[in-house]
Amino acid sequence: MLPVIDVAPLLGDSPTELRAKTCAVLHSACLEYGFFYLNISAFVDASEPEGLAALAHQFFDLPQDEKEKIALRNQDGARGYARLKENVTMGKADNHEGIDFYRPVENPDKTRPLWGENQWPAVPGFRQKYGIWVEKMKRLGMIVMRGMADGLGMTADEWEDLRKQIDDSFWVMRLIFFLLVGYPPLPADHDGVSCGAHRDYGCLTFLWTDPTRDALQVFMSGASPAESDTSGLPQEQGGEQGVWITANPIPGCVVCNIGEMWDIWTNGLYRATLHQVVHRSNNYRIPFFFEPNFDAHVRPLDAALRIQKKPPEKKPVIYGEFLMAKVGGNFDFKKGEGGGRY
Ligand SMILES: O=C(O)CCC(=O)C(=O)O
Ligand SMILES: [Fe+2]
Repeated sequence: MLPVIDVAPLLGDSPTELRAKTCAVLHSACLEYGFFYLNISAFVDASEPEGLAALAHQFFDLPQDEKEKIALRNQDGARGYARLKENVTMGKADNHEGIDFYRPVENPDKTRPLWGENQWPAVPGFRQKYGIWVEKMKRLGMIVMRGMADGLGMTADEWEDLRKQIDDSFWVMRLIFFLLVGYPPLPADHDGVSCGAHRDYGCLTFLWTDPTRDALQVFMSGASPAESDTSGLPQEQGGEQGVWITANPIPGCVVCNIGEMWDIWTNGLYRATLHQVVHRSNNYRIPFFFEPNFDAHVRPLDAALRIQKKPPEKKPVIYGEFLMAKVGGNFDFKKGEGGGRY
């Protein structure tokens, strides 16, 4: 079971003992799992994301030609609506629909990768409510990043330098609707995996889902089956030993995981963890990706090097260049690992 961390002590500015404890727990969760539950009850009311799912339901319920009005192809291929089975993973059509939104850009140009405009459903209240969610998730991103900085023992100046790399996040919000019609129950092998094993690219992912269980699986490398709830899941990823554990939704919590930028910042101390999603039943999922600024120069942090007592090994990247290399050349960007999936 992944750790559950309450965000409440991080919300105030004062350096209390409880805050320090929370930062230490964040640090060990990132060292050990790269994944944790974040209880955000003190930050947002549970009715808010439930309202988002209801709006999503209104949109996905519309006739297909209505939904196609905001199709990916109208824009830069990344922003907008992907219809059912538009994507293919491991030779099987994905059984989900979705809408992707990215940070708006200055001088949008839909012929440039990722540089188009967001396309909002015409469902009343949709844009406003999701807009509020984006703002809240951006604030949450800064709050958690600040806590992680403290957990790493960063100085005020070091935090300031990191803050400047993330204060204009090139965020992404994805809305996923899995529809399970006429699918057989999932056999205990890889069949049915709807979003193949991958690591997230950026900084922090905050995943809200409806209460549907047994969808998200997280790979614990090195874990022996006795240590984990394996629920009959496949036990190998590539040649690496480990187990897939299931991260079921917990009321009041989002699932939070770190992306590959943290791998670079911490010089490999924190590792972005493999995860995948499996079809089980109809399901709304809203991952929010809190990412570095597009022009952020991401390089190993002194605080991490102090802990490791070793020189920097990870190659610095400009976040936007890294992102373009991953998704820019491939607008069918949800094809599993190596396929340019976000
Ligand atoms: O829906 C989920 O559980 C996670 C989706 C995901 O991993 C992703 O979009 O990167
Ligand atoms: Fe992911």
